[in-house]
Amino acid sequence: MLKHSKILWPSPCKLNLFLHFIGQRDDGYHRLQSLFQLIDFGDDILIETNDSQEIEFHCDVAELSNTDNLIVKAAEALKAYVAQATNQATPNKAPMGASIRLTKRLPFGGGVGGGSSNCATTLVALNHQWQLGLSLDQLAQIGLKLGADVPIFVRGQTAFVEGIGEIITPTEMPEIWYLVVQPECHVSTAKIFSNPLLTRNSKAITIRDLNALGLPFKGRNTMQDIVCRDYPAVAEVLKWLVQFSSNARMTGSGSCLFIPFDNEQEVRKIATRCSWPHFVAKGVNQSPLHRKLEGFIKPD
Ligand SMILES: C[C@@](CO)(OP(=O)(O)O)[C@H](O)COP(=O)(O)OP(=O)(O)OC[C@H]1O[C@@H](n2ccc(N)nc2=O)[C@H](O)[C@@H]1O
Ligand SMILES: Nc1ncnc2c1ncn2[C@@H]1O[C@H](COP(=O)(O)OP(=O)(O)O)[C@@H](O)[C@H]1O
Repeated sequence: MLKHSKILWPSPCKLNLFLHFIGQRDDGYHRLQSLFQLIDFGDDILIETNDSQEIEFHCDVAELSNTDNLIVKAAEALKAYVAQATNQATPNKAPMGASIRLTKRLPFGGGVGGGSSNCATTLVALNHQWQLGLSLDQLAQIGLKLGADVPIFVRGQTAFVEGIGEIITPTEMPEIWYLVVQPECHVSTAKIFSNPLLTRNSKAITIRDLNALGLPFKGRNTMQDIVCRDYPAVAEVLKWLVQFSSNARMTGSGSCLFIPFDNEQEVRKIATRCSWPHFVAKGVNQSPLHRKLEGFIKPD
C-alpha cells in the first residue's frame, strides 16, 4: 500500500542571461537560444498525498486560486499520462489524490518563470510522492505541453537552451548574486512575440561560443528594446539599474530586470536603495528542487 507523505518543495525561478531568436517554426513559435540561469529563490509548494483521487489546491494569492492554475494542470496531466500508460484491462487503482498549497513569492508574468517552475515542481514532487517512477525525460515531455519553459525546471540545471525550450544543454555558470527588480507593469509575452520589429534572425551560436564570445554577459535580450519602448515603466527601472552595472538586463519577455554581482554585500547595499518590488538571490547550477529530491533518494 502507498505510504502517504507531506513534503514542502521549493519552486525556484530563472533569469535569461541572454535571449535571442534564430527563426520561427511552421506553427509560428519562435526558435530561441538562451542561457537559463536557475536562481536560489522562489515559491514553496506543500504537498500532502491522500487516499482520494482528487486534487485540492490552495493559494495565498486570490488571483491564482483556481483550477486554471498550472499546478492543478500539472497534477491532472500526470494522472492522465499514468492512466494512458496503464493497461486498460488492469486500470491503476493506486490512490492519486493530493492537497497542494502554494506560497507565492515570485512575481507572475514577470519573465522569471514562476508559473512554469510551479508546474515542474508539481510534476517532480508528485512523481516522487505517488511513487510513479517516471523519468525526468517523461516528466519534461508532459511539462512541455503545459509551457515551453517547464522542461528546463524539470531538468533542474542551469543550461544553454534551444528550440522553444526543449533542447537543453546543462552548463556551469559562476554562482554569483543577482538583484531582480519588478517594474510596475505587466508585459504580454504574446504581444512582444507578435511585434514586427522583433529580431527573428539572430546568428545561431553553439555552446562553445558562450565563452569565446564573452556570453552571457556580453550578449543581450533582443526583446528588451521593444519592451522598453512599449512599457516606459520597464525603461525607467533599466535606467536606474545601469548606473550600478553595464550588464543590467531584462529577463524573458519581461517585465523583470536584473543586475549580476560577485559580491553579496555590494548587491544588498544597492537593494536598500531600490523603491520597486525586488529580491536578491544567488545563481545556482543545480535547482534547489533537485537538491531536495536527492536528499530523499540518497542512502543514509
Ligand atoms: C521567451 C520566454 C523565455 O523564457 O519568455 P518568458 O515567458 O520567460 O517571459 C519563454 O520561452 C516564452 O515561452 P512561454 O512562457 O511558454 O510563452 P507563452 O506565454 O506560453 O506564449 C505566449 C505566446 O507567445 C508566442 N511564443 C511563445 C514562445 C515562443 N518560443 N515563441 C512564440 O512565438 C506564442 O504565440 C504563444 O502563444
Ligand atoms: N502557479 C502559477 N504561478 C504563476 N502564474 C501562473 C500559475 N498558474 C498559472 N499562471 C498564469 O501563467 C502566467 C505566466 O506565469 P509565469 O510563469 O509566472 O510568467 P513568466 O514566465 O513571464 O515569469 C501568469 O500570468 C498566470 O496567469
